[in-house]
Amino acid sequence: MRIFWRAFPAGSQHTADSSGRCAHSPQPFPSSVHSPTLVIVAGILAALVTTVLYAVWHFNKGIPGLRLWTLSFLSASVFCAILLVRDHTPEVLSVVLTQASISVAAYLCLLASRAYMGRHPLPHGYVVMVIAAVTALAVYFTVVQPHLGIRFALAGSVSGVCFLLTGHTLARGGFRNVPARYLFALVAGLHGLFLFLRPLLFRLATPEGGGGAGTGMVALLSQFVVLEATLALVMMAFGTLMLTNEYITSELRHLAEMDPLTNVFNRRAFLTLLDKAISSTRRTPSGLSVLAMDLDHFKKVNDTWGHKTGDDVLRHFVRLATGCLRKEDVMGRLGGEEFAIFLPNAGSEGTRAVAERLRAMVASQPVLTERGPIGLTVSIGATQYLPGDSSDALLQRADEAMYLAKEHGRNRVEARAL
Ligand SMILES: Nc1nc2c(ncn2[C@@H]2O[C@H](COP(=O)(O)OP(=O)(O)OP(=O)(O)O)[C@@H](O)[C@H]2O)c(=O)[nH]1
Repeated sequence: MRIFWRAFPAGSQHTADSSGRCAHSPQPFPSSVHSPTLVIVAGILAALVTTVLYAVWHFNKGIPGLRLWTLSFLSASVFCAILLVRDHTPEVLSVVLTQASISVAAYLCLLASRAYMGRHPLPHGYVVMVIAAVTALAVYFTVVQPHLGIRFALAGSVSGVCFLLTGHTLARGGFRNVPARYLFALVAGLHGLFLFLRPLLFRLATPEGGGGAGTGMVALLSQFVVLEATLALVMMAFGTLMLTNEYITSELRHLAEMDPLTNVFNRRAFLTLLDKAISSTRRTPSGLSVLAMDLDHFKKVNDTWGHKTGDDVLRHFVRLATGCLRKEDVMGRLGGEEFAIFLPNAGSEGTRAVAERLRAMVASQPVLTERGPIGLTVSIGATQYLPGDSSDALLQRADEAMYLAKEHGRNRVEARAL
């Protein structure tokens, strides 16, 4: 039983009887079952990951959760360092430091995952109280009523809950759908589960009378537990770096594809998506329609109310337009006050209906500003994909229909080849 404790939390000076109670023992443990090398490796890895994450965070402070993950790995490095020097540390201090550092590391990991997923932080006061209470209990079962089994269960309790919740937080919801999220969730969840199963495994492997094959099992299990913790650390480090990398990549893609003012696709991204939609409709003919839209007399809005109000009007229009669309419809800003939408599988009647609904909605919902409402109308040209059309030809036909709407008095929908 003392082997079991040797590999783990502070308190290596204790041995235990078969009930899990322990008595003081000054003898050293056999080096074959001690795993300092793995702890050193884990500590070095944690310190290296902390340094790398700190450097990444320093240059990318906007990545949600990265600062907290950096602090979590720092706390894990401290935990490894305390484990390594615990034979030279007063036992109570060692228990307090290991319990607190691993709980804080796991809690920071949970907070980081919540920040990454855009969820509210937790009430820190309560969590600190829980960590303090569990640490006090660990001290109680070390000094007042020594009991290795309970101490061992306590050692993994807070961190076990935190890692399970981390897995749950990262696996939930469709937000930030990157593969690294699921890798991290799986590793954190399995590690959390293992922290709860650990005491049970040791209980099953502990020989009633001590010694024999059971002692060998405990020794093996001890080393496996350190190995598992090291692997979990490495996998979570990979997970954090992958999340960081994927976050930066998706931000860059967003910047390259989206119009910063209105947050719809910019011209280049819209044309790329339209090309893809055309290829797909060529393979499986299903109908593809395009609307070209241009705000009426927008120059007057700018001239009368100023450019900033003009920007608000553009955002207002996009909000109304996107509210009229289905999930598969795609909207882009082609430039200035010109926008376009392509609608897969809308059919000619459906396309006319969407265009008319959009026109009527814009005309009936003025932009509300501090200086009063500003009336707005839009001219819309609608067309449909014809065999052999390129994206340029399709857009040009929609544009021609839109100019026809302007010529016919604006605030109207005109169609060509629809
Ligand atoms: N506020 C703002 N104005 C923009 C932006 N991009 C283009 N514009 C303005 O949009 C106006 C476009 O004016 P015109 O092309 O003359 O068209 P219009 O006044 O809408 O007239 P019609 O299209 O014929 O109805 C110009 O005044 C541009 O400066 C932008 O990002 N923000």
